[in-house]
Amino acid sequence: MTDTPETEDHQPDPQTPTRSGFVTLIGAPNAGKSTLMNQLVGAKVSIVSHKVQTTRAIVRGIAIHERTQVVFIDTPGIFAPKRRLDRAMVSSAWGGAKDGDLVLVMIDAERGIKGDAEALLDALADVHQPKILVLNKIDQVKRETLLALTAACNEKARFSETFMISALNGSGCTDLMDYLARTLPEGPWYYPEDQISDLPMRQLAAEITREKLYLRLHQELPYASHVETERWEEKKDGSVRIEQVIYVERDSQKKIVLGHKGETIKAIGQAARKEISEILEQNVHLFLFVKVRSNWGNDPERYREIGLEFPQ
Ligand SMILES: Nc1nc2c(ncn2[C@@H]2O[C@H](COP(=O)(O)OP(=O)(O)OP(=O)(O)O)[C@@H](O)[C@H]2O)c(=O)[nH]1
Repeated sequence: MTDTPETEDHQPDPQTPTRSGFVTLIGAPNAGKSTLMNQLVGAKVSIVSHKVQTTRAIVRGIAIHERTQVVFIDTPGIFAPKRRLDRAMVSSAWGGAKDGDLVLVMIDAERGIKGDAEALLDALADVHQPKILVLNKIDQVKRETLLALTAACNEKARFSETFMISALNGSGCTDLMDYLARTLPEGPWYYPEDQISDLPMRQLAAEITREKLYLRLHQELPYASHVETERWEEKKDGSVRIEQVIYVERDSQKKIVLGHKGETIKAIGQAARKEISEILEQNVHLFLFVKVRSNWGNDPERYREIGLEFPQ
């Protein structure tokens, strides 16, 4: 669960006061925010995929490092909003930034700061919390490029520190965690020691299915789908029965999700069941249903389920 596991000769000093705080991860879509959070928390709490805008709602991962509890707020990527759902995601991300003790601004070093990342850096003037710059994906970029990028970012916004990391292979992540652990304020921990996320299990299970759906259907199914857990029943034999609905907007999308003779949905269900079962450490019976609900992107009830406010 921790980034650097405590060993016999590396016990945190019980006399040292505890620290805790909220760190908001902010960045353009696909910068690697979810990958970093999973790397630091050491468990899969936010879904990751190669498609942009995977993260819709704010989810939290909790990491303990030495005597500090770091609560991560993983926000949807910041980008120029077009649809109503986009607007809700972007405003939720900025809301998250203003709630945290510290804002971690992540830039995809491979992509640089054109487009969404540049707009994001410009908008940081309105965020008054201390900000740190994290250049990610350094495994793909030359050192000279990184130095030039650091200078360009620091010209646009004021950062208290810069880190260069690879969220994927973990390089630079311990330095970042050390910094967070000593910078957050002294105080009691917000959550029990063994908790890694405050995302309700029903929602986490729906996110996992949504990830499998995206991974399987990336080209064919854009962001017109949404997964909800409708039933969660603990059985006497220790297993759990979970029923989920995959909402799509059109009949043609339903056919894609089902696949030939139901093969696609079967594969999605198997992959999701395996992962949910690993997280719960419990046998899972997962039942998936596909429903067409045209216009779900404008339905306030669906927003509440995802954990977003409905923008007027
Ligand atoms: N090479 C490399 N790829 C990375 C690194 N970090 C993340 N990625 C990849 O970048 C893609 C996006 O990562 P995510 O963690 O989903 O990005 P995100 O910022 O949470 O994306 P949204 O949820 O869309 O806002 C995935 O394919 C990751 O595997 C890294 O350090 N190096």
